[in-house]
Amino acid sequence: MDWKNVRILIVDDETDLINLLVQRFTRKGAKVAGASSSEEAIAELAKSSFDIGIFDINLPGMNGIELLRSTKTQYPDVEIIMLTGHGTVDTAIEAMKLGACDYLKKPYALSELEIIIAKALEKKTLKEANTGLKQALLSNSNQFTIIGQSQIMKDLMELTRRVADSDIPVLIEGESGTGKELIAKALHFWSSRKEQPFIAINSGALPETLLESELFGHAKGAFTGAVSDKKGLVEVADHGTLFLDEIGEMPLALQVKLLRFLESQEFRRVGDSSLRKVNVRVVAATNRILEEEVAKGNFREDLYYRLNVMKLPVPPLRERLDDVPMLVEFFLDKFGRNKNITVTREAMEALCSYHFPGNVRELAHMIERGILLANGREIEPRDLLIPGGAATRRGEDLMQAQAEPENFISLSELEQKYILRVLKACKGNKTQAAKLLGISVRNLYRKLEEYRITELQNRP
Ligand SMILES: Nc1ncnc2c1ncn2[C@@H]1O[C@H](COP(=O)(O)OP(=O)(O)OP(=O)(O)O)[C@@H](O)[C@H]1O
Repeated sequence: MDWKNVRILIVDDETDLINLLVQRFTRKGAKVAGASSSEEAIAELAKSSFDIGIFDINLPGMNGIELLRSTKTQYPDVEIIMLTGHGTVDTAIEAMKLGACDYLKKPYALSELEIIIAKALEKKTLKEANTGLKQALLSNSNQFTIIGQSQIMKDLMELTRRVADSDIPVLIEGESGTGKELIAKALHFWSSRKEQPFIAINSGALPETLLESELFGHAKGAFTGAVSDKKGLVEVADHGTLFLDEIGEMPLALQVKLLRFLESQEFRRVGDSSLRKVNVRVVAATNRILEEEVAKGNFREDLYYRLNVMKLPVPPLRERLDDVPMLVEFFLDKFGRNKNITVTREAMEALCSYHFPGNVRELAHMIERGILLANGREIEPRDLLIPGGAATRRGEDLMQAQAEPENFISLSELEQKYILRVLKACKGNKTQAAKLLGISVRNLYRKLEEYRITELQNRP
Protein backbone atom coordinates (compact mmCIF):
# COMPACT_ATOMS: atom_id res chain seq x y z
CA MET A 1 0.00 0.00 0.00
CA ASP A 2 1.17 3.52 -0.77
CA TRP A 3 1.07 5.52 2.45
CA LYS A 4 2.27 8.71 0.83
CA ASN A 5 0.08 11.65 1.82
CA VAL A 6 -2.62 9.48 3.33
CA ARG A 7 -4.22 11.69 5.99
CA ILE A 8 -4.98 9.83 9.20
CA LEU A 9 -6.58 11.00 12.45
CA ILE A 10 -5.98 8.83 15.51
CA VAL A 11 -8.26 9.36 18.50
CA ASP A 12 -7.35 7.53 21.69
CA ASP A 13 -7.02 8.60 25.29
CA GLU A 14 -3.78 6.65 25.63
CA THR A 15 -1.29 9.22 24.45
CA ASP A 16 1.56 6.69 24.34
CA LEU A 17 -0.38 4.66 21.83
CA ILE A 18 -1.10 7.77 19.75
CA ASN A 19 2.59 8.68 19.72
CA LEU A 20 3.55 5.18 18.66
CA LEU A 21 1.09 5.17 15.76
CA VAL A 22 1.92 8.73 14.72
CA GLN A 23 5.61 7.85 14.53
CA ARG A 24 5.07 4.61 12.69
CA PHE A 25 2.65 5.98 10.07
CA THR A 26 4.56 9.25 9.60
CA ARG A 27 7.69 7.23 8.81
CA LYS A 28 5.74 5.49 6.07
CA GLY A 29 4.84 8.87 4.51
CA ALA A 30 1.36 9.43 5.92
CA LYS A 31 0.21 12.74 7.40
CA VAL A 32 -0.95 11.87 10.88
CA ALA A 33 -2.69 13.84 13.61
CA GLY A 34 -3.59 12.62 17.08
CA ALA A 35 -6.34 13.61 19.49
CA SER A 36 -6.91 12.31 22.99
CA SER A 37 -10.61 13.19 23.19
CA SER A 38 -13.60 13.56 20.88
CA GLU A 39 -13.60 17.30 21.47
CA GLU A 40 -9.98 17.53 20.27
CA ALA A 41 -10.83 15.28 17.33
CA ILE A 42 -13.71 17.55 16.29
CA ALA A 43 -11.32 20.51 16.34
CA GLU A 44 -8.81 18.58 14.19
CA LEU A 45 -11.52 17.58 11.72
CA ALA A 46 -12.60 21.20 11.41
CA LYS A 47 -8.98 22.26 10.82
CA SER A 48 -7.86 19.78 8.17
CA SER A 49 -9.31 17.03 6.04
CA PHE A 50 -8.65 13.33 6.61
CA ASP A 51 -8.94 10.11 4.62
CA ILE A 52 -9.01 7.73 7.57
CA GLY A 53 -10.11 8.12 11.17
CA ILE A 54 -9.10 5.59 13.82
CA PHE A 55 -11.37 6.09 16.82
CA ASP A 56 -11.25 4.33 20.15
CA ILE A 57 -14.80 3.56 21.31
CA ASN A 58 -14.04 4.24 24.96
CA LEU A 59 -13.18 7.89 25.15
CA PRO A 60 -13.69 10.16 28.14
CA GLY A 61 -16.57 12.62 27.72
CA MET A 62 -18.15 12.27 24.31
CA ASN A 63 -17.55 8.60 23.42
CA GLY A 64 -16.25 7.14 20.18
CA ILE A 65 -19.70 6.19 18.89
CA GLU A 66 -20.95 9.75 19.26
CA LEU A 67 -17.80 11.00 17.60
CA LEU A 68 -18.39 8.55 14.75
CA ARG A 69 -21.96 9.72 14.34
CA SER A 70 -20.98 13.37 14.27
CA THR A 71 -18.05 12.78 11.90
CA LYS A 72 -20.12 10.74 9.47
CA THR A 73 -22.77 13.47 9.35
CA GLN A 74 -20.31 16.28 8.78
CA TYR A 75 -17.53 14.55 6.87
CA PRO A 76 -19.09 11.47 5.24
CA ASP A 77 -15.99 10.88 3.12
CA VAL A 78 -13.74 10.02 6.06
CA GLU A 79 -13.45 6.23 6.40
CA ILE A 80 -13.57 5.31 10.06
CA ILE A 81 -12.06 2.33 11.83
CA MET A 82 -13.25 1.74 15.39
CA LEU A 83 -11.04 0.30 18.10
CA THR A 84 -13.02 -1.67 20.66
CA GLY A 85 -12.24 -3.15 24.04
CA HIS A 86 -13.42 -6.44 25.53
CA GLY A 87 -17.12 -7.12 25.49
CA THR A 88 -17.97 -4.26 23.18
CA VAL A 89 -18.78 -6.27 20.07
CA ASP A 90 -22.38 -5.06 20.16
CA THR A 91 -21.11 -1.51 20.13
CA ALA A 92 -18.83 -2.41 17.24
CA ILE A 93 -21.82 -3.69 15.30
CA GLU A 94 -23.68 -0.48 16.11
CA ALA A 95 -20.64 1.43 14.83
CA MET A 96 -20.76 -0.46 11.53
CA LYS A 97 -24.43 0.42 11.20
CA LEU A 98 -23.52 4.05 11.76
CA GLY A 99 -21.13 3.96 8.85
CA ALA A 100 -17.78 2.83 10.32
CA CYS A 101 -15.93 0.87 7.65
CA ASP A 102 -14.34 -1.65 10.01
CA TYR A 103 -13.39 -2.38 13.62
CA LEU A 104 -10.52 -3.94 15.47
CA LYS A 105 -10.51 -5.49 18.94
CA LYS A 106 -7.91 -4.30 21.41
CA PRO A 107 -5.20 -5.51 21.92
CA TYR A 108 -4.27 -5.83 18.27
CA ALA A 109 -1.11 -6.29 16.28
CA LEU A 110 0.03 -3.22 14.36
CA SER A 111 0.18 -5.30 11.18
CA GLU A 112 -3.56 -6.06 11.63
CA LEU A 113 -4.35 -2.37 11.90
CA GLU A 114 -2.29 -1.67 8.79
CA ILE A 115 -4.22 -4.24 6.77
CA ILE A 116 -7.49 -2.67 7.86
CA ILE A 117 -6.22 0.81 6.95
CA ALA A 118 -5.20 -0.49 3.52
CA LYS A 119 -8.68 -1.94 3.00
CA ALA A 120 -10.35 1.29 4.10
CA LEU A 121 -8.17 3.27 1.75
CA GLU A 122 -8.97 0.97 -1.13
CA LYS A 123 -12.67 1.45 -0.45
CA LYS A 124 -12.24 5.21 -0.36
CA THR A 125 -10.22 5.29 -3.60
CA LEU A 126 -12.87 3.22 -5.31
CA LYS A 127 -15.58 5.58 -4.13
CA GLU A 128 -13.61 8.56 -5.37
CA ALA A 129 -13.00 6.96 -8.77
CA ASN A 130 -16.71 6.50 -9.10
CA THR A 131 -17.39 10.04 -7.97
CA GLY A 132 -15.22 11.16 -10.84
CA LEU A 133 -17.87 10.07 -13.31
CA LYS A 134 -18.51 13.16 -15.32
CA GLN A 135 -21.69 15.05 -14.42
CA ALA A 136 -22.87 12.16 -12.33
CA LEU A 137 -23.01 12.15 -8.63
CA LEU A 138 -22.38 8.88 -6.92
CA SER A 139 -23.43 8.82 -3.37
CA ASN A 140 -22.53 5.67 -1.50
CA SER A 141 -23.24 7.41 1.72
CA ASN A 142 -26.10 5.79 3.53
CA GLN A 143 -25.85 8.59 6.05
CA PHE A 144 -28.88 10.69 5.42
CA THR A 145 -31.49 12.00 7.77
CA ILE A 146 -35.00 12.89 6.84
CA ILE A 147 -36.63 15.12 9.40
CA GLY A 148 -40.40 15.20 9.41
CA GLN A 149 -42.91 14.72 12.20
CA SER A 150 -45.87 16.27 10.42
CA GLN A 151 -48.58 13.81 9.41
CA ILE A 152 -48.00 14.56 5.74
CA MET A 153 -44.28 13.64 6.05
CA LYS A 154 -45.01 10.57 8.15
CA ASP A 155 -47.38 9.35 5.44
CA LEU A 156 -44.75 10.02 2.79
CA MET A 157 -42.10 8.09 4.75
CA GLU A 158 -44.47 5.20 5.22
CA LEU A 159 -45.22 5.08 1.50
CA THR A 160 -41.51 5.37 0.68
CA ARG A 161 -40.73 2.39 2.91
CA ARG A 162 -43.51 0.35 1.34
CA VAL A 163 -42.35 0.90 -2.23
CA ALA A 164 -38.59 0.83 -1.54
CA ASP A 165 -38.18 -2.86 -2.20
CA SER A 166 -40.17 -3.05 -5.38
CA ASP A 167 -38.48 -2.69 -8.77
CA ILE A 168 -41.08 -0.49 -10.41
CA PRO A 169 -39.97 3.00 -11.42
CA VAL A 170 -40.92 5.81 -9.07
CA LEU A 171 -41.66 9.44 -9.84
CA ILE A 172 -40.89 11.91 -7.05
CA GLU A 173 -42.69 15.22 -7.54
CA GLY A 174 -42.06 18.35 -5.53
CA GLU A 175 -40.79 21.90 -5.59
CA SER A 176 -37.09 22.60 -5.56
CA GLY A 177 -35.45 22.07 -2.17
CA THR A 178 -38.21 19.92 -0.69
CA GLY A 179 -35.94 16.89 -0.25
CA LYS A 180 -36.62 14.85 -3.38
CA GLU A 181 -33.06 13.58 -3.53
CA LEU A 182 -33.32 12.45 0.09
CA ILE A 183 -36.44 10.46 -0.75
CA ALA A 184 -34.61 8.91 -3.71
CA LYS A 185 -31.79 7.90 -1.36
CA ALA A 186 -34.29 6.49 1.10
CA LEU A 187 -35.83 4.39 -1.67
CA HIS A 188 -32.37 2.99 -2.40
CA PHE A 189 -30.96 2.56 1.11
CA TRP A 190 -34.19 1.10 2.48
CA SER A 191 -34.24 -1.51 -0.27
CA SER A 192 -32.33 -4.75 -0.74
CA ARG A 193 -30.25 -2.89 -3.34
CA LYS A 194 -28.64 -0.81 -0.60
CA GLU A 195 -25.18 -2.39 -0.92
CA GLN A 196 -25.16 -1.64 -4.65
CA PRO A 197 -24.50 1.73 -6.30
CA PHE A 198 -26.83 4.69 -6.06
CA ILE A 199 -26.14 6.83 -9.12
CA ALA A 200 -27.66 10.26 -9.59
CA ILE A 201 -27.66 12.29 -12.76
CA ASN A 202 -29.27 15.59 -13.58
CA SER A 203 -31.18 15.02 -16.80
CA GLY A 204 -31.26 18.71 -17.64
CA ALA A 205 -27.57 19.48 -17.16
CA LEU A 206 -26.21 18.06 -20.41
CA PRO A 207 -26.96 18.46 -24.11
CA GLU A 208 -28.88 15.56 -25.62
CA THR A 209 -25.99 13.64 -27.23
CA LEU A 210 -23.78 13.88 -24.19
CA LEU A 211 -26.60 12.86 -21.88
CA GLU A 212 -27.28 9.82 -24.03
CA SER A 213 -23.67 8.72 -23.93
CA GLU A 214 -23.51 9.36 -20.17
CA LEU A 215 -26.63 7.28 -19.62
CA PHE A 216 -26.06 4.45 -22.06
CA GLY A 217 -22.31 4.67 -22.74
CA HIS A 218 -20.58 4.74 -26.11
CA ALA A 219 -18.30 2.71 -28.33
CA LYS A 220 -14.82 3.87 -29.26
CA GLY A 221 -15.02 6.21 -32.25
CA ALA A 222 -18.79 6.74 -31.92
CA PHE A 223 -18.16 10.50 -32.13
CA THR A 224 -15.22 12.88 -31.98
CA GLY A 225 -13.66 12.56 -28.58
CA ALA A 226 -14.90 9.00 -27.98
CA VAL A 227 -11.36 7.68 -27.69
CA SER A 228 -12.31 4.49 -25.94
CA ASP A 229 -15.36 2.38 -25.08
CA LYS A 230 -17.25 3.80 -22.16
CA LYS A 231 -19.79 2.29 -19.83
CA GLY A 232 -23.05 4.14 -19.39
CA LEU A 233 -24.45 5.02 -15.98
CA VAL A 234 -27.09 2.32 -16.42
CA GLU A 235 -24.22 -0.16 -16.34
CA VAL A 236 -22.47 1.51 -13.44
CA ALA A 237 -25.77 1.36 -11.55
CA ASP A 238 -26.31 -2.33 -12.35
CA HIS A 239 -28.16 -4.04 -9.45
CA GLY A 240 -28.52 -0.64 -7.82
CA THR A 241 -30.58 2.49 -8.35
CA LEU A 242 -30.36 5.16 -11.03
CA PHE A 243 -31.73 8.50 -9.91
CA LEU A 244 -32.76 10.75 -12.80
CA ASP A 245 -33.14 14.21 -11.37
CA GLU A 246 -35.05 16.92 -13.30
CA ILE A 247 -36.61 14.30 -15.56
CA GLY A 248 -38.91 16.99 -17.00
CA GLU A 249 -35.88 18.53 -18.69
CA MET A 250 -34.88 15.38 -20.54
CA PRO A 251 -34.82 15.92 -24.33
CA LEU A 252 -37.77 14.25 -26.09
CA ALA A 253 -35.62 11.99 -28.28
CA LEU A 254 -33.93 10.55 -25.23
CA GLN A 255 -37.25 10.07 -23.49
CA VAL A 256 -38.09 7.42 -26.12
CA LYS A 257 -34.89 5.55 -25.33
CA LEU A 258 -35.49 5.81 -21.63
CA LEU A 259 -38.98 4.38 -22.01
CA ARG A 260 -37.59 1.44 -23.97
CA PHE A 261 -35.01 0.91 -21.27
CA LEU A 262 -37.64 1.05 -18.51
CA GLU A 263 -39.69 -1.61 -20.24
CA SER A 264 -36.95 -4.07 -21.08
CA GLN A 265 -33.86 -3.02 -19.08
CA GLU A 266 -32.11 -3.28 -22.45
CA PHE A 267 -30.06 -0.62 -24.17
CA ARG A 268 -27.35 -0.02 -26.75
CA ARG A 269 -24.26 2.06 -26.19
CA VAL A 270 -24.03 4.98 -28.65
CA GLY A 271 -22.29 3.70 -31.82
CA ASP A 272 -22.55 0.07 -30.79
CA SER A 273 -25.12 -2.35 -32.17
CA SER A 274 -25.02 -4.99 -29.46
CA LEU A 275 -27.97 -5.09 -27.12
CA ARG A 276 -27.05 -5.09 -23.43
CA LYS A 277 -29.16 -5.83 -20.40
CA VAL A 278 -28.88 -4.71 -16.81
CA ASN A 279 -30.93 -4.76 -13.63
CA VAL A 280 -31.50 -1.20 -12.51
CA ARG A 281 -34.23 0.41 -10.44
CA VAL A 282 -35.06 3.82 -11.88
CA VAL A 283 -36.20 6.66 -9.67
CA ALA A 284 -37.02 9.97 -11.35
CA ALA A 285 -37.69 13.38 -9.84
CA THR A 286 -39.17 16.58 -11.13
CA ASN A 287 -40.02 20.01 -9.80
CA ARG A 288 -42.37 20.59 -12.71
CA ILE A 289 -45.90 19.30 -12.94
CA LEU A 290 -45.26 16.58 -15.52
CA GLU A 291 -48.91 16.33 -16.47
CA GLU A 292 -48.75 19.97 -17.62
CA GLU A 293 -45.53 19.28 -19.52
CA VAL A 294 -47.31 16.43 -21.30
CA ALA A 295 -50.15 18.80 -22.23
CA LYS A 296 -47.61 21.30 -23.57
CA GLY A 297 -45.93 18.59 -25.63
CA ASN A 298 -42.64 18.80 -23.71
CA PHE A 299 -42.90 15.38 -22.16
CA ARG A 300 -43.93 12.09 -23.73
CA GLU A 301 -47.26 10.84 -22.53
CA ASP A 302 -46.23 7.16 -22.67
CA LEU A 303 -43.17 7.81 -20.51
CA TYR A 304 -45.30 9.85 -18.12
CA TYR A 305 -47.73 6.96 -17.67
CA ARG A 306 -44.86 4.53 -17.15
CA LEU A 307 -43.34 6.72 -14.44
CA ASN A 308 -46.63 7.78 -12.93
CA VAL A 309 -47.49 4.24 -11.80
CA MET A 310 -45.86 5.06 -8.48
CA LYS A 311 -45.77 8.73 -7.61
CA LEU A 312 -44.37 10.16 -4.37
CA PRO A 313 -45.37 13.79 -3.89
CA VAL A 314 -43.05 15.72 -1.57
CA PRO A 315 -44.99 18.58 0.05
CA PRO A 316 -43.57 22.11 0.12
CA LEU A 317 -42.32 23.21 3.53
CA ARG A 318 -45.04 25.87 3.87
CA GLU A 319 -47.59 23.03 3.98
CA ARG A 320 -45.83 21.40 6.94
CA LEU A 321 -44.64 24.34 9.00
CA ASP A 322 -44.93 22.18 12.13
CA ASP A 323 -41.72 20.46 10.89
CA VAL A 324 -39.82 23.75 11.07
CA PRO A 325 -38.72 23.58 14.76
CA MET A 326 -37.26 20.09 14.35
CA LEU A 327 -35.55 21.05 11.12
CA VAL A 328 -34.12 24.13 12.83
CA GLU A 329 -32.70 21.93 15.61
CA PHE A 330 -31.29 19.54 13.04
CA PHE A 331 -29.52 22.28 11.06
CA LEU A 332 -28.30 23.98 14.26
CA ASP A 333 -26.62 20.68 15.17
CA LYS A 334 -25.35 20.10 11.68
CA PHE A 335 -23.86 23.53 11.05
CA GLY A 336 -23.20 24.52 14.64
CA ARG A 337 -20.83 21.62 15.16
CA ASN A 338 -22.16 20.70 18.60
CA LYS A 339 -21.66 24.18 19.99
CA ASN A 340 -25.18 24.19 21.39
CA ILE A 341 -26.27 27.23 19.44
CA THR A 342 -29.91 28.15 19.89
CA VAL A 343 -32.41 30.53 18.30
CA THR A 344 -34.51 33.04 20.23
CA ARG A 345 -38.21 32.46 20.57
CA GLU A 346 -38.83 35.40 18.23
CA ALA A 347 -36.51 33.91 15.63
CA MET A 348 -38.30 30.56 15.84
CA GLU A 349 -41.66 32.29 15.53
CA ALA A 350 -40.47 34.26 12.52
CA LEU A 351 -39.29 31.02 10.91
CA CYS A 352 -42.53 29.24 11.69
CA SER A 353 -44.54 31.90 9.91
CA TYR A 354 -42.34 32.26 6.84
CA HIS A 355 -43.48 30.70 3.58
CA PHE A 356 -40.11 29.29 2.38
CA PRO A 357 -40.28 29.53 -1.40
CA GLY A 358 -36.92 27.69 -1.45
CA ASN A 359 -38.25 25.04 0.96
CA VAL A 360 -35.92 23.07 3.26
CA ARG A 361 -32.83 24.14 1.33
CA GLU A 362 -33.70 27.78 2.07
CA LEU A 363 -34.19 27.02 5.75
CA ALA A 364 -30.85 25.20 5.89
CA HIS A 365 -29.09 28.20 4.33
CA MET A 366 -30.81 30.61 6.73
CA ILE A 367 -29.61 28.65 9.75
CA GLU A 368 -26.10 28.24 8.39
CA ARG A 369 -25.88 31.99 7.73
CA GLY A 370 -27.62 32.80 11.04
CA ILE A 371 -24.96 30.88 12.96
CA LEU A 372 -22.28 32.91 11.23
CA LEU A 373 -23.99 36.25 11.76
CA ALA A 374 -24.86 35.57 15.39
CA ASN A 375 -21.20 34.77 15.99
CA GLY A 376 -21.63 32.73 19.13
CA ARG A 377 -24.72 34.38 20.65
CA GLU A 378 -28.31 33.21 20.33
CA ILE A 379 -29.67 33.60 16.81
CA GLU A 380 -32.11 36.49 16.53
CA PRO A 381 -34.58 37.16 13.70
CA ARG A 382 -32.25 39.74 12.16
CA ASP A 383 -29.51 37.08 11.79
CA LEU A 384 -31.79 34.97 9.66
CA LEU A 385 -32.23 37.58 6.94
CA ILE A 386 -35.74 36.38 6.26
CA PRO A 387 -36.53 38.12 2.99
CA GLY A 388 -38.47 41.27 3.86
CA GLY A 389 -39.51 39.85 7.23
CA ALA A 390 -42.27 37.34 7.63
CA ALA A 391 -44.93 39.74 6.50
CA THR A 392 -43.66 40.39 2.98
CA ARG A 393 -45.89 37.85 1.38
CA ARG A 394 -48.87 39.88 2.41
CA GLY A 395 -47.08 43.20 1.90
CA GLU A 396 -46.42 42.76 -1.80
CA ASP A 397 -48.81 45.63 -2.58
CA LEU A 398 -46.25 48.09 -1.21
CA MET A 399 -44.05 47.01 -4.07
CA GLN A 400 -46.68 47.78 -6.63
CA ALA A 401 -45.91 51.54 -6.88
CA GLN A 402 -46.08 53.02 -10.37
CA ALA A 403 -42.71 52.84 -12.02
CA GLU A 404 -42.27 56.65 -12.31
CA PRO A 405 -39.26 57.84 -10.26
CA GLU A 406 -41.32 60.46 -8.39
CA ASN A 407 -43.51 57.70 -6.98
CA PHE A 408 -40.67 56.10 -5.07
CA ILE A 409 -39.88 56.92 -1.46
CA SER A 410 -36.77 56.43 0.65
CA LEU A 411 -36.14 53.13 2.42
CA SER A 412 -36.58 54.60 5.87
CA GLU A 413 -39.83 56.23 4.81
CA LEU A 414 -40.95 52.90 3.42
CA GLU A 415 -39.95 51.14 6.62
CA GLN A 416 -41.87 53.71 8.65
CA LYS A 417 -44.98 53.34 6.55
CA TYR A 418 -44.71 49.61 6.56
CA ILE A 419 -44.33 49.38 10.32
CA LEU A 420 -47.32 51.63 10.78
CA ARG A 421 -49.35 49.56 8.44
CA VAL A 422 -48.46 46.30 10.12
CA LEU A 423 -49.15 47.80 13.55
CA LYS A 424 -52.53 48.97 12.34
CA ALA A 425 -53.29 45.53 10.95
CA CYS A 426 -52.35 44.02 14.31
CA LYS A 427 -54.50 46.57 16.15
CA GLY A 428 -51.44 47.92 17.94
CA ASN A 429 -50.31 44.49 19.23
CA LYS A 430 -46.52 44.94 19.15
CA THR A 431 -45.63 41.29 19.75
CA GLN A 432 -47.69 40.22 16.80
CA ALA A 433 -46.42 43.09 14.65
CA ALA A 434 -42.80 42.24 15.48
CA LYS A 435 -43.47 38.64 14.53
CA LEU A 436 -44.89 39.65 11.17
CA LEU A 437 -42.00 42.01 10.58
CA GLY A 438 -39.51 39.29 11.48
CA ILE A 439 -37.84 41.41 14.17
CA SER A 440 -37.70 41.20 17.95
CA VAL A 441 -40.17 43.20 20.01
CA ARG A 442 -37.21 45.13 21.44
CA ASN A 443 -36.07 45.98 17.95
CA LEU A 444 -39.59 47.09 17.08
CA TYR A 445 -39.69 49.43 20.09
CA ARG A 446 -36.33 50.84 19.01
CA LYS A 447 -37.69 51.55 15.55
CA LEU A 448 -40.91 53.05 16.93
CA GLU A 449 -38.81 55.41 18.97
CA GLU A 450 -36.51 56.19 16.06
CA TYR A 451 -39.41 57.03 13.79
CA ARG A 452 -41.46 58.56 16.61
CA ILE A 453 -44.26 56.32 15.47
CA THR A 454 -46.04 56.30 18.84
CA GLU A 455 -46.51 60.02 18.43
CA LEU A 456 -47.67 59.55 14.88
CA GLN A 457 -50.12 56.90 16.01
CA ASN A 458 -51.48 59.12 18.70
CA ARG A 459 -52.15 61.96 16.35
CA PRO A 460 -55.84 62.61 15.88
N1 LIG B 1 -36.82 16.44 5.55
C1 LIG B 1 -35.54 16.85 5.53
N2 LIG B 1 -34.75 16.60 6.59
C2 LIG B 1 -33.47 17.01 6.60
N3 LIG B 1 -32.88 17.65 5.57
C3 LIG B 1 -33.62 17.92 4.49
C4 LIG B 1 -34.99 17.52 4.40
N4 LIG B 1 -35.46 17.89 3.19
C5 LIG B 1 -34.45 18.50 2.56
N5 LIG B 1 -33.33 18.51 3.32
C6 LIG B 1 -32.04 19.11 2.94
O1 LIG B 1 -32.32 20.23 2.11
C7 LIG B 1 -31.44 20.26 0.99
C8 LIG B 1 -32.23 20.13 -0.29
O2 LIG B 1 -32.77 18.82 -0.41
P1 LIG B 1 -32.76 18.00 -1.78
O3 LIG B 1 -31.52 18.26 -2.57
O4 LIG B 1 -33.10 16.58 -1.48
O5 LIG B 1 -33.99 18.72 -2.51
P2 LIG B 1 -34.56 18.51 -3.97
O6 LIG B 1 -36.04 18.51 -3.83
O7 LIG B 1 -33.93 17.31 -4.60
O8 LIG B 1 -34.10 19.86 -4.67
P3 LIG B 1 -33.89 20.16 -6.26
O9 LIG B 1 -35.22 19.94 -6.92
O10 LIG B 1 -33.49 21.61 -6.26
O11 LIG B 1 -32.83 19.24 -6.72
C9 LIG B 1 -30.45 19.14 1.19
O12 LIG B 1 -29.32 19.64 1.85
C10 LIG B 1 -31.20 18.17 2.08
O13 LIG B 1 -30.32 17.38 2.83
